[in-house]
Amino acid sequence: MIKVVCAILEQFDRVLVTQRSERMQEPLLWEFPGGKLEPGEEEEECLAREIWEELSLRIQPILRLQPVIYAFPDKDIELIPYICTYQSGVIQLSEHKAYQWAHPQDLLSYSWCPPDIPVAKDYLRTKGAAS
Ligand SMILES: Nc1nc2c([nH]c(=O)n2[C@H]2C[C@H](O)[C@@H](COP(=O)(O)OP(=O)(O)OP(=O)(O)O)O2)c(=O)[nH]1
Repeated sequence: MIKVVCAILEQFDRVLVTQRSERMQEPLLWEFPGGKLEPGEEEEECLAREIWEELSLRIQPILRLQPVIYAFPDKDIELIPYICTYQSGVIQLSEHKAYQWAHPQDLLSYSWCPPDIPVAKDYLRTKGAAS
């Protein structure tokens, strides 16, 4: 099982979503940015590293949501989401094709990597319960 940690980065009532590039696995699908946990790495540490490497942003993980296990044809992944807040930096894409700051009400209309769909739904449920 490959553990992948992803950031639901909130700023000004919007959420950052990123589009995978043609060269990546799952090309052109939308995801919450993040990446694979390295041996010995804490989840929050991995997330901060990946978001820095991929987007040049400093973020703070705040709340771990329910992980999602998904079987791709060639691999099983556990996608571990964290709601995060922005700390500093200006987005510079180093791997992705595009990004958008999505309104929560538009989240379900993206062409997501399949494991992200339950993540987006759980996030919306969590926010609904909080407001
Ligand atoms: N980062 C990320 N990956 C996701 C999400 N949903 C999803 O199915 N995936 C899949 C895509 C990839 O097959 C895998 C993560 O690989 P990755 O390529 O983004 O991670 P990485 O940068 O650490 O990998 P690598 O290029 O160093 O091998 O998980 C998501 O929301 N965020």
